[in-house]
Amino acid sequence: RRKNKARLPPGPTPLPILGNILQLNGKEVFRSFIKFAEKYGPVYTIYMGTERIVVLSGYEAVKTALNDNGDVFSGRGHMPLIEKISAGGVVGSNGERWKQLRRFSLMTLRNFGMGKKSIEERIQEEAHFLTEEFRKTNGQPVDPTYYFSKAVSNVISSVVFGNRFEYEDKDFLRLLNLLNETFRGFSSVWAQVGNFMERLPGPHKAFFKAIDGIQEFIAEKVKLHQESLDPNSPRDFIDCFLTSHGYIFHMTAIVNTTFDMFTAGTETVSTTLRYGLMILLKHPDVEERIHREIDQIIGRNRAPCIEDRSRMPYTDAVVHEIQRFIDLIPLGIPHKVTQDIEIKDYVIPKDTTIYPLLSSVLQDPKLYKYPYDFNPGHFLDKEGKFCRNDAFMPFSSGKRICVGEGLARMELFLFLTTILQNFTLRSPVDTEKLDLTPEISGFGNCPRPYQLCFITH
Ligand code: HEM
Repeated sequence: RRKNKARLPPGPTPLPILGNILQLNGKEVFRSFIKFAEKYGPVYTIYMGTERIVVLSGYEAVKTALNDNGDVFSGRGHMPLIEKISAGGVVGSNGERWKQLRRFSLMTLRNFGMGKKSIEERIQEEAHFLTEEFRKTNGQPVDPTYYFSKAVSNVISSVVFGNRFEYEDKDFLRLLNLLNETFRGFSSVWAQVGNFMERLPGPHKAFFKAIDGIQEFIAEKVKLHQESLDPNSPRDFIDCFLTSHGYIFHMTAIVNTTFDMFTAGTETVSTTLRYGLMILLKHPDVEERIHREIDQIIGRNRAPCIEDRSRMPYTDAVVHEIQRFIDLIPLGIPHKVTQDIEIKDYVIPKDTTIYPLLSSVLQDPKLYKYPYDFNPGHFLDKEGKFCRNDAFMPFSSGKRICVGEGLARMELFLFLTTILQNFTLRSPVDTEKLDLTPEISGFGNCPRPYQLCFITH
């Protein structure tokens, strides 16, 4: 043991019980992590309380771990909030349970809609409803937050519950409030120092209540599905779960995996869209070029479809650059190593929690020319063709890569192009005043509140 300890990656000296927590800037935790990397190198050790964590910083370190040693780094690390909310679901599970739930979730998302309505059609339908809502605003300034949450969570609702909700539905609005509360709770610094939090008073109490509320909502839906289930004709994700066999597919797993899809799939995409439009307000030249590409490739007479993406390199590059620039989940979700492993002359002992700092990959100066600027050119070659970048990891990488990546990318492209096919964006305030730095930056980066006008063209 002593020999292994001697070969742990270096790091700041921890205090007893508190570890290095006092050295973290509560407002922007990932910046503190990046500072540590400047001092201790791309692989270093810190202590959150008494828990040892190995942090991976920069493309090279994250790729070596998550891609080149994928199996060993595929464990889900200790994160008190995840344990509270996804004990038996896909995000928080390990070992055989995780493998089965992940395979199930990917397959159901991929196959869903075969013979029925495809996921693409569901998104197109929702994008249509969304533009109708925006049209009703008559060019007056609105905060887009709830418009996007409603539309995006309706896509997931339609997959997991089999139906979308009307935008005024009271149950739906309650669910959305709870989801928003959850993401904000996740984004606060409480999420990082959560080891002690359940026992302390503080803002996280509302957060735990919100989680219980969502779980009750889903449990109720599962009950209704059970009562009307036809095993020969599954209608949605929940039905597929109910008709799956094996010890893994029990009630808690259904509720928690459905919960995972909802929480992981709603605020992520809707926050990206909300942040994305704010960026476009600040960069009208970029919006103008997307309008031109839409006019050229799609026109005004039909809905955008996913096939258009490969013929619209500029728009595709903008969507990528929005995701890179906003850096939605800067710290990634904790992993753990499933066995002792040697990396860069260090030994990381089995079960150590790993933080793959996605932020440090998305802003790696070795792979992006202007890491801190918004510049769609990061994903375009000299001829204006789309070019991929291996350091594009907003969905993480390796065996735990986001289950909803395909769905999320489809949604971002279809919602954005449908909105810009119908409207020009205007800011009611001087765009100099729009501040693109996040309002909250912890687990997630949340944009500052803003308003915009949707002008019909
Ligand atoms: C812009 C949108 C999204 C972003 C940026 C995003 C990002 C991420 C990230 C960084 C992870 C952690 C991967 C890791 O452990 O290393 C993750 C996991 C996950 N995401 Fe997403 N996500 C998005 C949308 C979605 C959607 C739409 C769904 C639902 C269908 C979803 C479902 C999941 C699930 C189930 C996991 C856990 C995977 C596992 O533990 O094996 N995500 N996502």
